[in-house]
Amino acid sequence: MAPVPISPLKIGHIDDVQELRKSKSKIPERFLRDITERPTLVTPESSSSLSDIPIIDFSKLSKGNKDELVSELVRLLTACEEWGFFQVINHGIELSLLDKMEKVAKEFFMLPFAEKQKYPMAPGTVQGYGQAFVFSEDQKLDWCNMFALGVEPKFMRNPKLWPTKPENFSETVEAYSSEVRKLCQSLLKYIGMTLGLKGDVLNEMFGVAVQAVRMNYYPPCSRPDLVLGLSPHSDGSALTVLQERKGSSIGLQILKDNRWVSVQPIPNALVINIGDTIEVLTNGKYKSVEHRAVTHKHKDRLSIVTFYAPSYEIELGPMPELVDENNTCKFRRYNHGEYSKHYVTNKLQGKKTLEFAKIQTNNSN
Ligand SMILES: COC(=O)C(/C=C/C1=C(C)CCCC1(C)C)=C/O[C@H]1C=C(C)C(=O)O1
Ligand SMILES: O=C(O)CCC(=O)C(=O)O
Ligand SMILES: [Fe+2]
Repeated sequence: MAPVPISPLKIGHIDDVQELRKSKSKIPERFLRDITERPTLVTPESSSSLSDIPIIDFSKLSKGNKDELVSELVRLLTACEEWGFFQVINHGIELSLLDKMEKVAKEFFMLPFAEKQKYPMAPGTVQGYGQAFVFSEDQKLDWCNMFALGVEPKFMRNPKLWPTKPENFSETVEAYSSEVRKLCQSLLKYIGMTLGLKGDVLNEMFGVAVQAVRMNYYPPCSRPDLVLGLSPHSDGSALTVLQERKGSSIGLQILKDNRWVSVQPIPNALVINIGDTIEVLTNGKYKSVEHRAVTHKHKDRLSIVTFYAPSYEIELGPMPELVDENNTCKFRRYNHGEYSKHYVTNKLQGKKTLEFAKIQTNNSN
């Protein structure tokens, strides 16, 4: 067997949260958040903190008549400009495929710990089973087990990390990712239309897009008021597509007007969010919105998240069409591969990662 490379990172022991839950032991200190970071939870009394993010009917974009297309594009523009998050209904992906994806993801997390450990996420990397974005011993941990895989282009795949169990896992991820890829390409085309861009500029600019899938499993937690399921962050992708397993607890929260509000997923819909790349390309017209996940005392939660981003070779910056004297250039040009490296080598910390590309001005926000 090849020697395991020794990581220079000192990240300490990372407990597996499903195993912690099984052993009914006290929540380790590393999961307990400082008072300023603790979540606000949705209770029946505080349902006003539930947010109705915009709903986009994809069939009106793809198959609607001219009036339907125009009115849905206006809704899409508002969703991107004011929310950075929306839910897509009638997305055209077979519901049986979504169910299959949920099934294999849940079955993977339910495997014995020893089986899942055959696909370890090495410290400082983001693929495999474990906890990503941990870089030091004193960093707080998330109440989440992750399993992440690079999917496209094929060079992103590490075959040793694609599990043999459950049966059909790999072919399901393949089929699912191919459908989600088409949806992302269509959404990018319509987003381009909301920006008044001629032709399919965004897809053409992206080259062979990078695509990764991450399954996040949040077991119930005895003290959901003291831990976070996933630390606040914006996604480094262009678009992110999130599917939630039916019957999951509410968990996704977005930062809207400086308040954390919970997203109530619609069954069979997909939640889409704008990532850092679109914020840069649109010179901040469409912003990547900070989000996090919270846990539940009695219910578990599973989310399946696809990150869709430009090829690593692509140089990008604000599109000239979106820069003028009233909207001066907010980001420098950079290589997406470099941004990706920067993103995965820093802890999740709100929108801090995007500072990589920001042109600092006295009044920049
Ligand atoms: C919270 O965001 C992420 O975890 C994330 C990670 C994506 C990746 C994998 C799970 C495995 C393969 C590498 C890759 C970095 C794509 C977000 O993805 C974004 C961030 C950047 C940058 C990007 O290109 O996609
Ligand atoms: O599980 C969720 O709701 C959030 C997941 C997420 O934001 C991510 O994986 O980047
Ligand atoms: Fe995210």
